[in-house]
Amino acid sequence: MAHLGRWDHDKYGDIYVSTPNSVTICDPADIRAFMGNSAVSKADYYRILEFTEIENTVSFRENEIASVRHRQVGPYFKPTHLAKMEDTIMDLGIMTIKKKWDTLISSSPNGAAEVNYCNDFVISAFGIISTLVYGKKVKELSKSDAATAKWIDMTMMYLSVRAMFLLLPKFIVFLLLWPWEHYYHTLSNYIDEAIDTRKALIKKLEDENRLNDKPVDMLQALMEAEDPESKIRMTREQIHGECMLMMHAGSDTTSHTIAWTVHLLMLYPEHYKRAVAEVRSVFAPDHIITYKECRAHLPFIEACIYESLRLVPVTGGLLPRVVPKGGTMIKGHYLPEGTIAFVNIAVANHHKTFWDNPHEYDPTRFLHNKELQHYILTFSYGKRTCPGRSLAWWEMLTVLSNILKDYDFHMPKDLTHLGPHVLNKYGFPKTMDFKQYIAVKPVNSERDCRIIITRP
Ligand code: HEM
Repeated sequence: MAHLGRWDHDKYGDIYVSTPNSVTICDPADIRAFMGNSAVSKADYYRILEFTEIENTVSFRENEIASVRHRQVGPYFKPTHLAKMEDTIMDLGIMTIKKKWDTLISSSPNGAAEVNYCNDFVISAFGIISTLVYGKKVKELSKSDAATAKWIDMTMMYLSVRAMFLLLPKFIVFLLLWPWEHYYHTLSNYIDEAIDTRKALIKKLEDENRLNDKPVDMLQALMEAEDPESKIRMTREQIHGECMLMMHAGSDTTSHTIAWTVHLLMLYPEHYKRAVAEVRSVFAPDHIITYKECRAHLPFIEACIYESLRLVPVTGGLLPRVVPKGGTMIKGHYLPEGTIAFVNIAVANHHKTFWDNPHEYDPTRFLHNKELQHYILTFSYGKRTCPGRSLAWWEMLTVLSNILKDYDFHMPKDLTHLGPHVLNKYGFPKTMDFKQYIAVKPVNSERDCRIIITRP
């Protein structure tokens, strides 16, 4: 959520009062103990993620109700179900990127092309999730790749700005948001249409006794999702809300993690070389590496992603939770029931009691100790952990491993303010500046996320 005060830890320590009724907690051990308590609930701040004023998976404050939704949608996020959507994930993910990059290289006189990898990852991740959610490609919403990237950015911006001003009177919020309003409404209307079209299709298949031909995607999953315990299904409004949520929760988070990984590999050439050597030693050029193959053969590339999830957690704001009945003790301080505890993921992922050289990008730490993977808090922890993490991993691994295999990357010569020799205050390569709108993303992606690609 908010990233204000993210680094106050340096000044105030592992637990500090943020406002009269709230504290921020930063020690990973405290966070795991606190979030692991199933009575801890989400704070009212999450209302801002209710797109149509209807609660959804992320905004439920009560864990009991959230559990029903997790049981309804959970099975559809399992790798076994995702495997049925593999064609869409691969076509709109790595294949879309490869097609674009190969065309650019083959039409270039010197076999080199400059691309903006951040935009390309955003478009492909959005392409995947929107196709899974709408049941059809969404690219037609804008005329060019740059326009699609802008359109996605604008809808995210709408939500973040709306979030900041939600407590103001409605007409003021409307005035503040009108520049972004139509981006958001295009998306919302598109979802309404998609639900109607899908309902009509299912009716037709039913009439023709061909229900086996029904599509396998997120929209279908949400329409069919049923809690095995209560047998409750979602209403149309709830399905709409979940579709909006999936688009936002599952798009920028995944694409920006891949972008941060490429950026970090450019800043740490020794890790870049090792990742490239690993993938090229196992797979032939232009073989499309599947998710299963990535998991079986590419431990270093996997470690590179874990390390960027740790070092630059895309969701690294403060997650607001409510202290349950009876209160709780943290670091010898008693927090009474109802206190808001902001969970500081970014600081926990850098905490020196747990991570050696926390400010260094060092994927090898996960090769030496696999257990460490479970201590990264970027997908959250406890009952309300991210249900979309397997889908995210599917996209991140297949995109990253295939591009590292099939293209050589070179930083553009004019990108002199970033590079292995431009150091931050900790003595490690300085990363590009970032801002946080839902995900942590570059402030100046048009300038900083350019890269020259060639074929090896
Ligand atoms: C690298 C990619 C991703 C990261 C780092 C990430 C991270 C997170 C985090 C930290 C939360 C907890 C938020 C909070 O409590 O305030 C969360 C929740 C959630 N995420 Fe993800 N996520 C990613 C990808 C996805 C994808 C691909 C989807 C689905 C398409 C998804 C769907 C959700 C949903 C529905 C929740 C709400 C769970 C609940 O509150 O019970 N996420 N995610």
